[in-house]
Amino acid sequence: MIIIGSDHAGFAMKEIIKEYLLGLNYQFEDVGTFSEDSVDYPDFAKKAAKKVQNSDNFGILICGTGLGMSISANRFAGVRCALCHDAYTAEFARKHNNANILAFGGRTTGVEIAKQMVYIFLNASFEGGRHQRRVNKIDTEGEE
Ligand SMILES: O=C(CO)[C@H](O)[C@H](O)[C@H](O)COP(=O)(O)O
Repeated sequence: MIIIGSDHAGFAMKEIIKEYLLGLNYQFEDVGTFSEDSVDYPDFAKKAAKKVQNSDNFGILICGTGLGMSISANRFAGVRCALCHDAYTAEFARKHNNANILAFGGRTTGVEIAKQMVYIFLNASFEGGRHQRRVNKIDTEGEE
């Protein structure tokens, strides 16, 4: 399952990406927001992060720049939220970082680039190996 969320600044892009996902036959859950009325991005990052942590779900979070969403989502244990800007960063967010949430900016990203990032993020696979060791270090940060 894909969990998708945005604030008001990412709302229009979220609706476009939902249509794109439907066209690819992906199932998703929209955790809001549901209009362009001003809201606070941490509220929606939190809703999505809770549904991604400790699950096989992937997330897509969109605010104006993607910054607020990525900062907020990464506060949740087990969430690896990658702020991406192009197909390359989206690909390596999966291959090397095993990211489980893609964040990007609705105000900073063109529609075609956004669709490319979503497609690549959902289809690239974590390579494991030396990257697993590094991801383990991220996920145990603060536990030593
Ligand atoms: O967190 C952000 C900026 O780093 C997001 O882009 C927000 O969407 C943005 O701050 C919202 O700004 P607004 O002026 O309240 O529309």
